[in-house]
Amino acid sequence: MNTAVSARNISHNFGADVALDDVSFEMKQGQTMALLGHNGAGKSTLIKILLGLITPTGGVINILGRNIRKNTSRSDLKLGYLPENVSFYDKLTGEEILTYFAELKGVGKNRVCELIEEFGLGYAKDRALKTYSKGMKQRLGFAQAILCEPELLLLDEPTVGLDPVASQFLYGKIDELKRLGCAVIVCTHELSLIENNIDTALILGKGRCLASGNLGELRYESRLKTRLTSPSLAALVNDSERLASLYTDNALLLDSESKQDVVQYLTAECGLFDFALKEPGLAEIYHFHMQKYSQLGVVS
Ligand SMILES: Nc1ncnc2c1ncn2[C@@H]1O[C@H](COP(=O)(O)OP(=O)(O)OP(=O)(O)O)[C@@H](O)[C@H]1O
Repeated sequence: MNTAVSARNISHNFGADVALDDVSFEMKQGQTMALLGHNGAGKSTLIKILLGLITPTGGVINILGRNIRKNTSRSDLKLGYLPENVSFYDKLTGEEILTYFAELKGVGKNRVCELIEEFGLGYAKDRALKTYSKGMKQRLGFAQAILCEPELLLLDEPTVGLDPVASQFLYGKIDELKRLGCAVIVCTHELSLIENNIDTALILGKGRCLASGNLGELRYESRLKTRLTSPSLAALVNDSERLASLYTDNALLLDSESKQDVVQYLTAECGLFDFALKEPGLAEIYHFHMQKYSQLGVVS
């Protein structure tokens, strides 16, 4: 797969305030990257830089093979963007809004009709936006973002206000776009929801990159442990010093080096097959980094 976005040493200051400090990442076409961080970490600033709304103070960006410099036109790039707070002119109807954006982007009316139906808004297409619920506005905003069948899609909190079924539908649409080669950057605080829908994550803390990579890399780098639990574990632990040394909180805590050995010991030596392994999730990894850096005084 080709590189969709390459960002090297991106920095940005607002006056004396540092919003981004030497952030680098790369993503391929067809990949989804979660952009994570506390409030004020620099996520929206990074998205605005990618959209060309802000020129970074320093660094080099390449999007879909184009080196993006100050004043580079992005009009030939197929970018889709869903802002955090979808806000359109609320006296227009849903259909009028999508038609307006379709005309701006040179997209035909049939695509508007197709998306309205696909997003379950057909019944409300002639109603003014001010009568839409938050979730309906969010669906309309997402339809607007993918009107042009984007090659790079930037989504700021896409599932806020959506019910679980609508969130699943949205990630289903993202999967369809990915299969067509679209690269997707999702900025979110809903970590458990996004965990199964991403290829990589970039975690920012006060403008700096705290960690990046796929889930396996993030797990390895954090050194967080896998939890092994079983109803029969307590009895086994009583008879084994080795297991006792790993036992905390009704579980064996295993690092990546010892995991395989311990599992083999349990199955081969102890005849234990009734156990569950729980790898550290994205939320745990995120909190680990936030805690680590708050201790160092980087994140307040
Ligand atoms: N237009 C601006 N002028 C001055 N400072 C700004 C501006 N926009 C953002 N900042 C500052 O830059 C830093 C990063 O802000 P940004 O909005 O990128 O964070 P964020 O990670 O998107 O936060 P949130 O999760 O709260 O939306 C913050 O310290 C913020 O106060």
